[in-house]
Amino acid sequence: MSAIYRCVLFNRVSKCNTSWIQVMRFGYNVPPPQWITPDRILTQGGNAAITRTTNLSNVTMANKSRKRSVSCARCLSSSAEDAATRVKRVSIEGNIAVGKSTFARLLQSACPDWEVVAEPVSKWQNIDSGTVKGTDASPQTTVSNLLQMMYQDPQRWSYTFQTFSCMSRLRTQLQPPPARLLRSERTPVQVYERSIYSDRYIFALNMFELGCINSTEWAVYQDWHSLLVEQFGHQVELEGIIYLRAPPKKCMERLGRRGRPEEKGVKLDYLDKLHVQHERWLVEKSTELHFEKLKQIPVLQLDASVEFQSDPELQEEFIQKMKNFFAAL
Ligand SMILES: Nc1ncnc2c1ncn2[C@@H]1O[C@H](COP(=O)(O)OP(=O)(O)OP(=O)(O)O)[C@@H](O)[C@H]1O
Ligand SMILES: Nc1nc(=O)c2ncn([C@H]3C[C@H](O)[C@@H](CO)O3)c2[nH]1
Repeated sequence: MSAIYRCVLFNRVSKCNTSWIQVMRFGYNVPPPQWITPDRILTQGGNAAITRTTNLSNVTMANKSRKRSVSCARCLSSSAEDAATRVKRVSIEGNIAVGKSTFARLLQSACPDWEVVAEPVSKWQNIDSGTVKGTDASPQTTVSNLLQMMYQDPQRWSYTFQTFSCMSRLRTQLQPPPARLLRSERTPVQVYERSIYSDRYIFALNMFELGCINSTEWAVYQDWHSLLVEQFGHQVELEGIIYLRAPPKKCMERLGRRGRPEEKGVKLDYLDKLHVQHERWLVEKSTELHFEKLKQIPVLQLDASVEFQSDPELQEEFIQKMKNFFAAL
């Protein structure tokens, strides 16, 4: 089946009335919708997209889209180039409970025109797994907590967990940046809490080494992970990584203090192993990576063992380090 493309004009986002266009491709084996600006349509296979649009019965709509996208593309000045390509993306990496969300909140309040993209933990805790008949014959929705299932029976659920965590991370991070970010005079920055890379090179790898993912599952995981990165990697490409580093004992303390019910059974030994994976990937650089660009990404290490929450001076110091890091990217 040939892919059919449709352009949908979305929101005016920049001063020169650049419109974001969602290109939706319908058919088999085609990637999900992408958000791109009109000039990218015109320069990156956009002609094909527009030509194919005429396959739709609603030719009028297609023509309108075309006229508007062409005129928008013309009005783009070089300074207001494709806003999406101007976005700098960094991920915050680090052990469980090291303080990534806390640090991300600090960044968000210090730099309101940055966007923090949180880890989709609540999605892992609430998977709608269908409807069953209730006792009074009324349908009831059942919800699975995959995070809990993974911690309770890692042998059984780790592979399933890694498929869902990776997919949900990618889906969340592929969301178009908010308009306020694109309107910003300064370079728009998106800060991801973890990435599709830590999914593979920290957690999935660790589960494989622990024997919770068997060699067949590991081969399958790596196969589709590489495909996803090849297909979508450029849309979530990282310019930098911030590594929040703390001794596993400190993370254990914080994990206990936070008291997330699913993590009740987490042992220090597990955090030790995750710490080693982080060190191999981000400090020693001895993890075997499969993506050239990933090998080149600069890493900023921050000492997350310090208690910065009630110390404005320390907070300022952290933020300044972040800003300097960004400026150099
Ligand atoms: N620098 C810090 N000093 C003291 N306590 C901290 C610090 N950073 C985080 N905490 C506390 O540690 C706990 C875990 O922090 P947080 O939820 O930010 O970790 P996280 O790295 O995002 O966790 P996860 O790996 O589960 O996503 C929270 O109770 C938080 O208040
Ligand atoms: N197995 C596994 N794979 C992942 O990719 C992954 N990412 C996060 N987590 C766990 C850590 C926290 O408990 C909780 C929130 O970060 O979820 C993961 N666990």
